[in-house]
Amino acid sequence: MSSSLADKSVEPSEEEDEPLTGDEYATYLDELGDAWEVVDDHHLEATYEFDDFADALAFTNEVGELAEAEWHHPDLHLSWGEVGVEMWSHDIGGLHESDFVMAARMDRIYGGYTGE
Ligand SMILES: C[C@H](O)[C@H](O)[C@H]1CNC2=NC(N)=NC(=O)C2=N1
Repeated sequence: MSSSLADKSVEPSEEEDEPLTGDEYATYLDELGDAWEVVDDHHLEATYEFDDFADALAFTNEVGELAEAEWHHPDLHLSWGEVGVEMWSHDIGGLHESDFVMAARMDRIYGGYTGE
């Protein structure tokens, strides 16, 4: 998990952008933590584990603040001890570099809960 992807700016997709293909997103995916997978060549999916609900909620709130700041939003599913994340670019119906940057930023936030 390199820090370089998380240091990139979140440049939103443009309507005319084509979703990334498997060959195009492979190197981005390699830079993400093991929790991430691409589903149906359409979206990134991860489940982050926590000790309790309070930490899962705090992580959810931090990711929410990131999403609002970058104006690029994941789907979040908050449960006791877990947060499920789905990330894709709705306006192009698939994956864009910005989704992988957001995922890398989420990995960096998660590191604050695991001490990594
Ligand atoms: C209306 C609003 O600007 C759009 O929905 C923005 C906001 N957040 C977004 N988030 C994501 N993941 N994809 C988008 O296309 C997107 N577009």
